[in-house]
Amino acid sequence: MALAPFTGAQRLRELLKDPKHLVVLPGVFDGLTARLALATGFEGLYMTGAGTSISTLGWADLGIATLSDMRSNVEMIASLNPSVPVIADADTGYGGPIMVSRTVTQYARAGVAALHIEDQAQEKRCGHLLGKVIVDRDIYYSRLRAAVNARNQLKSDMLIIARTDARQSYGFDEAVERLKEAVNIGVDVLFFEAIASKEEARKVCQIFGDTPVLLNMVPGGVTPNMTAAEAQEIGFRIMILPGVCIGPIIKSVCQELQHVKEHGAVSEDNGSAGVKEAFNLAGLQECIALDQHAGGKAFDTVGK
Ligand SMILES: C[C@](O)(C(=O)O)[C@H](CC(=O)O)C(=O)O
Repeated sequence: MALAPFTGAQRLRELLKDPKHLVVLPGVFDGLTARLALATGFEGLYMTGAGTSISTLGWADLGIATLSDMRSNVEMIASLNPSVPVIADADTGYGGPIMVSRTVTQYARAGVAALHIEDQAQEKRCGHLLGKVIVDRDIYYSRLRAAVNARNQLKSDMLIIARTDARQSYGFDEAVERLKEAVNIGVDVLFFEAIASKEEARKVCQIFGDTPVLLNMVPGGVTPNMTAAEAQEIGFRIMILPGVCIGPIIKSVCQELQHVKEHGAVSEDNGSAGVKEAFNLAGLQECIALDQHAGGKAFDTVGK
């Protein structure tokens, strides 16, 4: 008898059961980057809000992306392989407790395995930029309570991740206090944004012991670079790399566009074996098989 497939949330819960295991998640923001990360065989994906804002709206991560922008992007990404967990950025939750509750409900229905909610003001920005405005503890806790209540009411397996950005304005101890209360409220994972040193990283993991702590590795950000092996040794349980796709894409596409502008043709080393390669990455063979299995003839001439 075939086993029922795991949902992404169940799979993430399984992965987190092993206290020695670090779940490494590349940041993706569209169908192409999600397909590339899935083809590489990562255990899960991270849908970056910064990447979503830039790629779907063309604007920086400044609180411009709405709940519907984020939900529709993550719904598409999570649908590509529903048993691969997707952790998604849910920014501030997009409003007070009522909106947070809607966010959690919509993300759960979209197939998200876990989401994170932070304590920045609605006019938020990347956690590694200066000048962040942080809401009072009570407002933050009401967001988290609304998130946990909504998830419980849905009887969903989705995990709630509490992110605090308080380190920059109020210091290490305030950020720790906020995460301690988050644990009391019932969140599943902790996200201490913009950890400033490896010593701080070690302290956070020691303080929270059994509750999994997530590490956010932003290229050029406030947190010193750590490899997966180092992060695991320090005690992190999840590591997200939001910039892993967007950086190389910007660099290589810029170079190629410049080449075309100068030479009037794509470079010899364009990196593409043709359009078929891209279509195969995005499920061409699966679609042909599905069509033929149903007796369809639409793809007889497409070839393998
Ligand atoms: C994790 C993050 O929220 C994201 O949107 O991916 C960002 C990352 C970034 O801006 O590069 C953040 O750390 O605030």
